[in-house]
Amino acid sequence: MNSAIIVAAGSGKRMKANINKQFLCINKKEVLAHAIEKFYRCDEIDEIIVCIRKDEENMFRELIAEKYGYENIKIAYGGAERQDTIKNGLEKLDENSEIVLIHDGARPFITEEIIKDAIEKTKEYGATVVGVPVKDTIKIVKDGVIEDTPDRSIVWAAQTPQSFKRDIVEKAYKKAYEDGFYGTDDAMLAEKVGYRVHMVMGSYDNIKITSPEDLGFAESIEKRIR
Ligand SMILES: Nc1ccn([C@@H]2O[C@H](COP(=O)(O)OP(=O)(O)OP(=O)(O)O)[C@@H](O)[C@H]2O)c(=O)n1
Ligand SMILES: C[C@](O)(CO)[C@H](O)COP(=O)(O)O
Repeated sequence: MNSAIIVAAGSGKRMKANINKQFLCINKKEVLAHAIEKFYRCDEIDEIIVCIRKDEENMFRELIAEKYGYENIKIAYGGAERQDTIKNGLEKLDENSEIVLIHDGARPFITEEIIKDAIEKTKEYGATVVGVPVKDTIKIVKDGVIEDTPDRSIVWAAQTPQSFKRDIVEKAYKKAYEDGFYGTDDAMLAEKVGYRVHMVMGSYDNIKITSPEDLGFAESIEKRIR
């Protein structure tokens, strides 16, 4: 059984909007609805858990779940950090869940093809991250001064979904909480306990809606791919 945990319990501070960014629209459809749709339609996904803020549960049910007819979606509540939210989502997994895909609700343009590729490679390797090779030259900067320029040919930008065999993600999360470790993505937790995490080719369209200008980019991506 394959489960998707879609996290949408952030506060969207960088978006500076008067509602949580997941409920903002990209060409008349909410960011979160775009994201959920891709997993809901995928015949290889058996369970969807959406993590939302408790005070946004009614808004989620009315504006997303009921409006688009997404049935059998489980809800988990958000935590203080993204990682805490995912911990709550993991606790809701079905007992038969074997592969767990963790996806940002703020990434509306994941595709069914990439989801299926991630599932296949996770079955083979145990832990995978969707991402893309960076196009810019990356600088390591301290106090405004470049300290290093990593070899671009080995630098990738991590996206989501980040997918794991269930025992791997559960062990990685358990260890992170024992150590008081917080990572900026899920793979870091698995890397820290020694798992080899494989990259899966993502898409440059799979952007995260983070700041106001992203909405404009998103509208043009949506028009191009719809
Ligand atoms: N406590 C949190 C923090 C983040 N997220 C989710 O993690 C994803 C990536 O996080 P980010 O883009 O940083 O979202 P926010 O934390 O909402 O944004 P900001 O940092 O600007 O407040 C988003 O789908 C967000 O809803 C979450 O579920 N719970
Ligand atoms: C998980 C992630 O989307 C991979 O790029 C990213 O690390 C989330 O980071 P944020 O600080 O919550 O934006």
